[in-house]
Amino acid sequence: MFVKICGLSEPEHVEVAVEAGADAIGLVMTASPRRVTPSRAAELAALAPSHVLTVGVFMGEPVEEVRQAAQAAGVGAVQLHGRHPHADFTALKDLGLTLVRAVAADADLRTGAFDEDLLIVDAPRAGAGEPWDWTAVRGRPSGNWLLAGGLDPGNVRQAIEAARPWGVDVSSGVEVARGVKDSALIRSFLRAARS
Ligand SMILES: O=C(O)c1ccccc1N[C@@H]1O[C@H](COP(=O)(O)O)[C@@H](O)[C@H]1O
Repeated sequence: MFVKICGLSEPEHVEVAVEAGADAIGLVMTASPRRVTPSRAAELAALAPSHVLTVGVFMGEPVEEVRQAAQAAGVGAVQLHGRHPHADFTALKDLGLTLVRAVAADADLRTGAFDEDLLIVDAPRAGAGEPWDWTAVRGRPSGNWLLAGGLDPGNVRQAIEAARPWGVDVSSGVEVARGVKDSALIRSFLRAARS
């Protein structure tokens, strides 16, 4: 089970996520209480070993802005969240980074349909910690895809059984307050997702 811990903004939490076995960490560079600047994202990304994918998360920014921020941060992947057109993914191909398309369940759920490498199927409201009907996507996405939206250490097993994803992605469910991550919750989430 591939696990991405998203919305990290403190070095301590990057270290905990890595040590607990996260496959990817997300650094939010769009409007959010979890937002980090490209230079802060670069500091955090530098703490992750090469086997951990560092993902810059964007939503609605013009592609040139995404390109500059991703390069300044030195991330290994770009996540375009929401209704980005296919052309945005095409325009970023030459960066040579892993491209991640994050959408709600009413979108095209074929991984690679927009030339992305990885698909995330999320709740309608991104990063809000709202559980949704995970059974609705079971068997629908093709290829490698992550389930997101309202996951936490207490429900991630049930969500995996409901949707059968290749991986999971969490932000709010490992926080003690909006935008404030918690080391114990990060560890519990990873344990539960892999149990
Ligand atoms: O985390 C955010 O604040 C965020 C903002 C804008 C776009 C995406 C964002 N995060 C993504 O939301 C899901 C996790 O949501 P949840 O909080 O666990 O319900 C994940 O894909 C994040 O990358």
